[in-house]
This record gives sequence, C-alpha cells and structure tokens, in this order.
Amino acid sequence: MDVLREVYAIIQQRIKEKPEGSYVAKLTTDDKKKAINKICEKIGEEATELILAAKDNNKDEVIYESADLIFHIMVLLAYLGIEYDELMAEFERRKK
Ligand SMILES: N=c1c2ncn([C@@H]3O[C@H](COP(=O)(O)OP(=O)(O)OP(=O)(O)O)[C@@H](O)[C@H]3O)c2ncn1[C@@H]1O[C@H](COP(=O)(O)O)[C@@H](O)[C@H]1O
Repeated sequence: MDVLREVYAIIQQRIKEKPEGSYVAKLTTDDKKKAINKICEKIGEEATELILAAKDNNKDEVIYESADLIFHIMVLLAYLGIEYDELMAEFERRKK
C-alpha cells in the first residue's frame, strides 16, 4: 500500500472540493499568492521544527516533524497542479 500516494489523492480532492473543516481547504482557499504564502510558511515552520528535533536527537519527534514537513510539501505540489507521479518520476530519474 502506497500511503503517500493515497494521502496525495486526498489532498488533491480537498483542494478541489474544499469541504468544511478540511485543513487542506483552509490552507488553499485564498487567492493563489496568499495560499502559496500560507503553505510555504508552514513548510518553513515544519522544517525548523524538524531541524530542532534532529539537533535534540529526538527520534520520535524527528519522525513526527518529518511527516508534517512532507505533508505540507505535498500540499504545495498538489496546489501547483503537480501530479504525484511527476515527483516519483524525478526520483526514478535520479536512481543509480
Ligand atoms: N497528513 C496530514 C497532516 N499532517 C499534518 N497535518 C496538519 O498540519 C498542521 C500542522 O501544523 P502545526 O504543527 O503548526 O500544528 P497547529 O498549530 O495545529 O497548526 P496551525 O493551526 O498553526 O495551522 C496540523 O493542523 C495538522 O493537523 C495534517 N492534516 C492532514 N493530513 C492528511 O491530509 C488529509 C486531508 O486532511 P483535511 O484537509 O483536514 O481533510 C487527511 O486525510 C490526512 O491524511
């Protein structure tokens, strides 16, 4: 089961349908510039939290903050209309 692919599809659906109570919808309902700012701000915050957790050598926190960071990066990519497979193709291209 590819859980990241599943979550990505849910994110794309939330961006499109904007259901009440959706965190993704909340991040992406403003105009494009504001929405991108909001998402990027979260990416910055989560990256900082991950760095702090790593410096504390706190494995559980590193996992938790990594998931937060990856999630927000996926929201950004999906918001920009990028498909999950396009990201996977880039990793495939780099594979040695
Ligand atoms: N994986 C996640 C996920 N990871 C993190 N988050 C949210 O990201 C935010 C992280 O921000 P912080 O750590 O700063 O916590 P916070 O202070 O509560 O956040 P803010 O109020 O400051 O935004 C939290 O609100 C988390 O709930 C996520 N929200 C949703 N998902 C997935 O996205 C899907 C769609 O979610 P909804 O849009 O809410 O339906 C869900 O099915 C989940 O699979």
